[in-house]
This record gives sequence, structure tokens and C-alpha cells, in this order.
Amino acid sequence: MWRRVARLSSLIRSSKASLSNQIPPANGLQILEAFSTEIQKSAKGRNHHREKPPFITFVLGGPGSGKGTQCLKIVETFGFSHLSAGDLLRKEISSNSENGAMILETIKEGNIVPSELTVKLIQREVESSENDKFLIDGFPRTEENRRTYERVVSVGAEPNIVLFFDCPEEEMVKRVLSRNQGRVDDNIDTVKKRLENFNALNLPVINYYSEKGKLYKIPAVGTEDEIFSRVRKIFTSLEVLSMLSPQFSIPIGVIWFTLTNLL
Ligand SMILES: Nc1ncnc2c1ncn2[C@@H]1O[C@H](COP(=O)(O)OP(=O)(O)O)[C@@H](O)[C@H]1O
Ligand SMILES: Nc1ccn([C@@H]2O[C@H](COP(=O)(O)OP(=O)(O)O)[C@@H](O)[C@H]2O)c(=O)n1
Ligand SMILES: [Mg+2]
Repeated sequence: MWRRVARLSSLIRSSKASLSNQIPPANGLQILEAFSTEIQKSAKGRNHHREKPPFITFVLGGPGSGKGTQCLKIVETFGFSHLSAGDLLRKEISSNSENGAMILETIKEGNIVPSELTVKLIQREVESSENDKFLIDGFPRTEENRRTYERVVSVGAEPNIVLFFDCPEEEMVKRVLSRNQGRVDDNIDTVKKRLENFNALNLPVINYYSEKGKLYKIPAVGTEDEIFSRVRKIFTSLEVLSMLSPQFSIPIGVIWFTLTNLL
């Protein structure tokens, strides 16, 4: 509450300052109107106000399962914005933020950064973007990540769909060790820890969304293009189905995708 009041008064101060720079002397009503427009503009710049909640896709899978690679293809083809939780955390490290050292240590160990921090970074990106569809990659990694997101985020707290790139451990290890992006966690010891954490902490989240009928399980072995042809089917079918019946499109989509992949 007090933070909101403080934010509002700083908004008023900055709006007053920018008004005094821009507007010639006018009567009281004009000043009031201009002032209120300025506040709206200023609020919009930082927080994009949406008429309806954004379409949220969580992208899950073990380390090296191909989440980031497939997200780039989804962005190109379907116009989503890609928010990688790992990239946002690495950006915090390189910008020397107050939490940088703690994040670096946690990533090196293959452990999970406190949820409040990761959720705040994701929330800031969603709120400042004008896009209305997002891929949130590598999140939620734990049940605690998921619950914190649901508690903190007011609009779009539930994902519309969840993608799970299902890849054998041997293949994931091979890919991570040849990723070559200079990451501090791409070494055999950290990968082992990350796989342990994936099995213990992330699989329960995946099961949770499966039970909710939101999970698309995608076999993640094959060429990048072969895997993308599976991914493409999901988004194409959602586009078609949502034109027919928006409220049923997601459960029907999951059933349809599962059947066509089993047959
Ligand atoms: N289908 C694939 N076959 C072989 N290598 C892949 C495939 N998809 C991605 N890769 C490579 O594997 C590594 C990990 O992929 P990435 O997309 O970063 O996975 P994640 O984000 O799940 O950790 C990268 O070097 C990437 O180029
Ligand atoms: N929700 C998240 C996502 C990532 N991370 C940390 O960031 C590391 C790298 O995540 P990432 O998503 O970039 O990793 P990949 O699965 O893409 O290889 C993880 O191993 C965690 O240490 C986290 O703490 N919480
Ligand atoms: Mg990644």
C-alpha cells in the first residue's frame, strides 16, 4: 500500500516536472486535463494496460532438451515474445545488480534462484511489453516457482498451455556439453545436479499441468525441424480451434495433439 502511495507521488512529481517543461501557461481545467493525460501516458510507458489477459505459454523440459531453440522458431512463425527465465537471471548477473553474486552462485551450483526474484523479472517484462502472447521458457521450475507466480501476478496467472520437451537424459547431457555458449553451468557436475533437480522439482509441476489438461508433451529427439513440425501443429490447431470455440480450444487441442501423436 505505502509503496503504491510512494510510486503515485513520484509519478505526480515527474508528471509535474515534465508538464512544467512542455506546457505554456493555461487555465486550471486545462492544466488538470493535461496532467491526467500525462499520468496515463507515463503509467502506460511502464505498464502496458491490456484489455484482455495475455496468452501465456510455459515452456518446460530438462537442461538441453531444446526449449530455447524451439522458442526462437515459435517467435518467428507465430509472433510470440520469448522470455527465458535463465536469460533474465543471467542479465541480472551481467548488469551487476544487488542480487548478481547470489544468482551466479546458485546457477553455478545448478540450484534454483528464490522464486520472488525470478517472478519479478518475468512480471516486469510482461507488463512492459505491448505483445499479447508470451513464451515463458524455463519457468516454473518448482512447485514453489508456480505458486509464487500465481500469488504475485494478477493478470494471466494461469498459463493457457504448457509445452514439455521430453528428451532422454543421455541426449540432454550430450547437447549441454557441446552447447558452447560459455555458460558457467554447462559442465558435467552442474548438469548432474540440474538433472536431479529437474526430476525432483520440475516433474511435479509438469504432472500438475498434465492433470489440468494443459500439457502438450513433445518428443524432443530428432532434428530441430522435425521437432518444430510437432510444435507447429499445436499452435496451428489452437489458432483454428479458437476461431471455432475459444472456451473449448485448449482441452480439445490437447486431446487432438495427443491422439495424432499416438496414432
Ligand atoms: N533437435 C536438436 N538436436 C540436436 N541438438 C539440438 C537440438 N535442439 C537444440 N540443440 C542444441 O542443443 C543445445 C541445447 O539447446 P537449447 O535450445 O539451448 O536447450 P534448453 O534451452 O532446453 O537448455 C544447443 O547447443 C542447441 O543448438
Ligand atoms: N525458473 C528458473 C529458471 C532458471 N533458473 C536458474 O538458471 C539456470 C539456467 O536456466 P536456463 O533455463 O537458462 O537453462 P536451460 O534449461 O535453458 O539449459 C538454472 O539451472 C537455474 O540455476 C532458476 O533458478 N529458476
Ligand atoms: Mg534454454
